[in-house]
Amino acid sequence: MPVEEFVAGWISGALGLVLGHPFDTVKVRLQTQTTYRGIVDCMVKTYRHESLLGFFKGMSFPIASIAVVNSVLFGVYSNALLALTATSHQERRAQPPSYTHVFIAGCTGGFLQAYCLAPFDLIKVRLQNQTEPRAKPGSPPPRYRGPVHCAASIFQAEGPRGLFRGAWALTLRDTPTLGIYFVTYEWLCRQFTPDGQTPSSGTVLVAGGFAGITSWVAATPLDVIKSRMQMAGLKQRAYGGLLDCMVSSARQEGLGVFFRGLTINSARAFPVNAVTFLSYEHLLLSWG
Ligand SMILES: CN(C)C(=N)NCCC[C@H](N)C(=O)O
Repeated sequence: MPVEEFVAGWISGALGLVLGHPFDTVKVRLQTQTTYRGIVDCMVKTYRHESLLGFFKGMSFPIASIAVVNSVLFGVYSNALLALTATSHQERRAQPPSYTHVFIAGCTGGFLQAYCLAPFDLIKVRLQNQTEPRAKPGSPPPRYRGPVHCAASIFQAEGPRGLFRGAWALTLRDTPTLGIYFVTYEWLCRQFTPDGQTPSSGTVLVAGGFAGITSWVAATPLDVIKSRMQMAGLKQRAYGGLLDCMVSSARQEGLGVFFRGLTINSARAFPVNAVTFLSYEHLLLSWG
C-alpha cells in the first residue's frame, strides 16, 4: 500500500486548516448561536470580545487531528482508486479513472475519515462555541479549559460514546460530499489540461478551490444539523435524534436554517482546498 498519499494528505491538510480556521469559527458560531446578525457582526463581536485569538479558538486539536483525518481521506481515496483501477497516482494522468470510480473512492475516503474526525470535530465545535473572553480575574471560568479538559469532561460525563455525538450526521455529510469533492476536482483538472499531461499549478488551485466550494455547498445542510447535534444539551436544546433536530430546526427557523453558514463555508472552502490540493500534488510530484 503506497504511504506517500497519507503523508502528503496530512501536510497539505494542515496548511489548508490554518488558513481556514478563522472562517470556520465564524461559521460554527453562526450555525449554533442566534446572537449574531450575520458574518460581519459575528466577526466584529468576536474581535471586540476575544481579540484575534478568538478566531483561532479550538485550532490546536484540529491541527493534531488533521494528521489522522486528511491522511486517511487522501490515503484511502488513492488506495481505493488503486484497488478499483489498478493505477497508481503517477499513472492516472495517462490512464484517467472513470468518474464513477473517482466517486466511489471519494465516498470511501469520506466515510472512513468521518469516524476519525468525529471526536476531534466535536471538541473543536464545543471550544469554538465558548464565547467567553480569555480568563479574566473575577469572571466565571469557561466550561472547558482546553481540548484535553473538554475531551476528559465529555468522557467522564457520557463515556466513550459521548465523544461520537453528531457522528452520524457527520458521516452522512461526508460520505457523498467527498465523492462530489474528488469528482469536481478531477473534472475541472481534465477540462483545462491536455490529455495525458499533468495539470498546471494554476489549474490545480482553481480545481481544488471549486471542489471545496461545490462539496461544501452540498454539505452545508447536514453541517448545520451536525453542529447542532454536537451542541445539543449545552447552548442548544436536546434533540431526540438527527431527524428530530432537522424537523424542529426547520419548524422553528424555517428552511433557510439549512443554509446557515453557506456563504462563509464557501468563502473558506476556496483558499483552504486550493492550498490543500496544490501542496498535495506538489508533494507527490517531488517524491516521484
Ligand atoms: C464537504 N467536505 C466535508 C469536504 N470537502 N471535506 C474535505 C475537507 C477538505 C478541507 N480540509 C476542508 O475543511 O475544506
